[in-house]
Amino acid sequence: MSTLLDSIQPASGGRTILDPATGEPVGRVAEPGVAELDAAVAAARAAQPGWAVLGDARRVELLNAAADAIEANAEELAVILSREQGKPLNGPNARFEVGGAVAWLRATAAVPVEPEVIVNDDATYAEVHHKPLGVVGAIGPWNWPMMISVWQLAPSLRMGNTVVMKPSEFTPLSVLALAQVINTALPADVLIVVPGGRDVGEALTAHPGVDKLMFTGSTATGKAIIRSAADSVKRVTMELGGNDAGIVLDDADPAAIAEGLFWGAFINTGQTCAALKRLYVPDSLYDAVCSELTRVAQAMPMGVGLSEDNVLGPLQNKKQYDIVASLVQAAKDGGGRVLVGGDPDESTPGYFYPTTLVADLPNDNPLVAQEQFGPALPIIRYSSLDEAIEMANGLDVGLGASVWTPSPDRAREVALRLEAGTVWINEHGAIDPRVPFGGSKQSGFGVEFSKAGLLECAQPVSIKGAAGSFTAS
Ligand SMILES: NC(=O)C1=CN([C@@H]2O[C@H](COP(=O)(O)OP(=O)(O)OC[C@H]3O[C@@H](n4cnc5c(N)ncnc54)[C@H](O)[C@@H]3O)[C@@H](O)[C@H]2O)C=CC1
Ligand SMILES: O=C(O)/C=C/C=C(\O)C(=O)O
Repeated sequence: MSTLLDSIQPASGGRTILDPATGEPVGRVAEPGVAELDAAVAAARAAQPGWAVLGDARRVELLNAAADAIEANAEELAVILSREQGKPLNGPNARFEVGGAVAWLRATAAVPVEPEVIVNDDATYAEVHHKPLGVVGAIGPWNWPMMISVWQLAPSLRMGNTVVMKPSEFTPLSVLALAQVINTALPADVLIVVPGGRDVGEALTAHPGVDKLMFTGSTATGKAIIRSAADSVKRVTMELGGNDAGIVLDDADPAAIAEGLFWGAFINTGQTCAALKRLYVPDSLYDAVCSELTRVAQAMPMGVGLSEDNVLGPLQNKKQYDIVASLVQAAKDGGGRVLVGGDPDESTPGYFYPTTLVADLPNDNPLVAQEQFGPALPIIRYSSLDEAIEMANGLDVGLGASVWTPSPDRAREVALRLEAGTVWINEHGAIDPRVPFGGSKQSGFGVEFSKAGLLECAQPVSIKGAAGSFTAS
């Protein structure tokens, strides 16, 4: 039994978390309520001035020390994550996610955030300082629980805030274990995790002791959180759902792009907000792209996460399994041609839904128009590039998108016509801590990563004097 897992479980009682691949127990989680949340916010508020006064250089050292601590416990963390979330250890999955948590902490620590200085021709001078906001409330999802926790806590802490985090009720052990390790490097109460349900989440969003909210999850929940935050004008960063389109241009090489397309869509078994969820292919390449993608999909093993052979896992929970199954059924009912998958084996344990590719769907089929968040990719035919761009832009969400072509000029031209926060070229979902990441339209607002992401966790304070009265020291 994992010692880290032991250390985060209550001495007795609690809710048992089951492995989505096997149905076996992974561990137990305490379920604090609103009273414990209040205590956590009070403790984080009390710790905040001391954390801020340490100064940026010391906070950078401690974030790097937290990254080292994760690295030293990486395999144990990956096993907890794999068993609770379902994602395999191997491939771009559990070990990759733990590695991402380390990389994002280090990258966040490395961003320069000195005060900005503005010197004007009329002898006026100003400085812009970035002060902590106070306590950040972070609410996360179940798909990338460790990575997304770091996306929320690292910029918040770097800018001198303390953090109260409520993980998804589906994956609390992963976040508690990660925080337990990170906290070995941090002062007490700088990062507090309160596992709990929606009631705890709602209380966090309405809490008068919380200054800013960071949320990653569904658009519907994001809207509820924005409404709740409005009462006290809390700052909010919203990373919400998407339904990312990819457009293959007619000069692409289907064999060369097939593996990139596959992982763009099926990373984490499709349970990724910025995964490729609709693929638009020109008539001239349609059959070749369908057959190359089918070839790659058939070669990717799916199964229990702790087996090193597997690179795809189950859906994380029954609700998500049912969503994917009903959308694939709608695709079949709507005349879709299933190229591979689409027929789950209900006799095996676990929420396994096979890797599924569906061709010949109209653009308004539910599998195309709704976020499937699972291993089912619709491939839609187009006859003109204008038509493809219109279909890609036709939804009210716009997180990511991608363009697949060997021509950089054509790629840029199409990318600039797409409505999305990030447009990838010849890859999809390859996030980078140095590049701002955020949604357009109902995929959210605010950005994460890079200096732009750090500044979302700070209050800019401009100091400006009358001409000649305030100058550089
Ligand atoms: N953008 C992304 O990365 C993710 C998107 N999703 C999408 O969301 C759908 C539903 O998944 P869920 O886990 O149910 O996501 P959700 O958005 O309902 O839950 C995410 C988090 O918000 C909390 N929460 C729920 N209602 C709340 C409220 N009113 N106030 C404060 N906190 C609240 C939950 O406890 C959880 O921690 C999926 O089918 C998928 O389409 C799910 C996970 C991640
Ligand atoms: O590709 C990754 O490393 C992780 C991506 C996670 C998301 O885009 C997400 O689901 O928020």
